[in-house]
Amino acid sequence: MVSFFEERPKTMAAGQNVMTDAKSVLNMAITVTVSAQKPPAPPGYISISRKKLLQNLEINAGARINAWVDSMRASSPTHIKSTPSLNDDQTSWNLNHPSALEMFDKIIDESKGKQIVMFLDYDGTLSPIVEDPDRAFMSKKMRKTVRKLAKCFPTAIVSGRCRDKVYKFVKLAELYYAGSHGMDIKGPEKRSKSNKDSEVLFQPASEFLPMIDEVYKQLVETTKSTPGAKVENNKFCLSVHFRCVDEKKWSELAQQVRSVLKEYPKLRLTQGRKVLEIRPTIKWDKGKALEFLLESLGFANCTDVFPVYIGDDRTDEDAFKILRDRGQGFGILVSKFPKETNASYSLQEPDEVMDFLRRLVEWKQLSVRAQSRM
Ligand SMILES: O=P(O)(O)OC[C@H]1O[C@H](O[C@H]2O[C@H](CO)[C@@H](O)[C@H](O)[C@H]2O)[C@H](O)[C@@H](O)[C@@H]1O
Repeated sequence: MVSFFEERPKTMAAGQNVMTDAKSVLNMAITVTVSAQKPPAPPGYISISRKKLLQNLEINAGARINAWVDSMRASSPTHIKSTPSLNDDQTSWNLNHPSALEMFDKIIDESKGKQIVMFLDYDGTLSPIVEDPDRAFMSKKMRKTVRKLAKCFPTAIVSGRCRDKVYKFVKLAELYYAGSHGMDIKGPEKRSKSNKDSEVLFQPASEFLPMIDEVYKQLVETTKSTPGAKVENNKFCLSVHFRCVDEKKWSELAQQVRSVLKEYPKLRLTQGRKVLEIRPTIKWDKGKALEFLLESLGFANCTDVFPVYIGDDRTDEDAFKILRDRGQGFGILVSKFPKETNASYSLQEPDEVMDFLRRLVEWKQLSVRAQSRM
């Protein structure tokens, strides 16, 4: 006899085995208890045969894969573009999320008397999205701009990539870096006469390292039959890229990923731009990293801080939401298409991000000069 719960029961009788499905992108957790004896099903529980249960699980797994693939399609810009209702809403979206460049003066007014702190996502924000994740280089002009920005305001890079990799792209030692979706935070390099040193500030998912390595190897092996699939090890999390996978093969890839993940209920799956992101189920994300960094910078309970977070991806929404909830600063979404977002403003692409950052630098330099003349 088998009891089939929608949710994990609060208590479990001795002698029962528990099979827990990994929480998916759609948050459909299924827990099944299998008991040794065959007592009648308690009131409120559905009693079904083991065969029926396995069939149900297969149907659920199938439904879940379909849901993953629908979500993979929905997150692809070409599909967003061709959604008529979203096209119709472009104008109202622009009204609700105006261009940060057009609203520059208003933004500066709002920040008056407050310390601006800058948080920048990397891929799609500082560098254009390209097919090969290893070639997502940042332009020299952008690097120069970010270097100047960091001289004016405390600046952090918050990325889904592992910290070392994003540092290799950005190459600026004076910044804070939060890699692996904020699970690996390090401060700027301090230069002494004899050496360069910087402190790792926080790594909340260290215990997951062996598991992540194990899953990385399994994913590489399992997905190698899908042309174009690429698994990236981001130290505390993993990315399975499907940008170069034929859309007809997305379902196959989703099944391969699921077949690995179902053995690891402590890992969860989220989605980015043509990428499935696998990370620990700990309550830590880019939003928490932003709060941690503000605290480390001494702005824990300050009302005179003005954090600005610029990002293009779903994972940046956690940071946008924190800023909205705190009622401090704001988020800027980098997107050409209307998207549901907690950001207040928008910019269309990395070039516009660079223009916005340059204007911030110019404004700061002018105000410093003006103050020194007083
Ligand atoms: O938080 P981010 O800095 O935006 O990192 C998120 C993921 O970005 C990278 O993937 C994305 O950019 C690639 C290069 O342009 C592109 O090929 C891919 O389709 C995008 O999803 C990075 O490779 C991932 O590891 C990050 O998690």
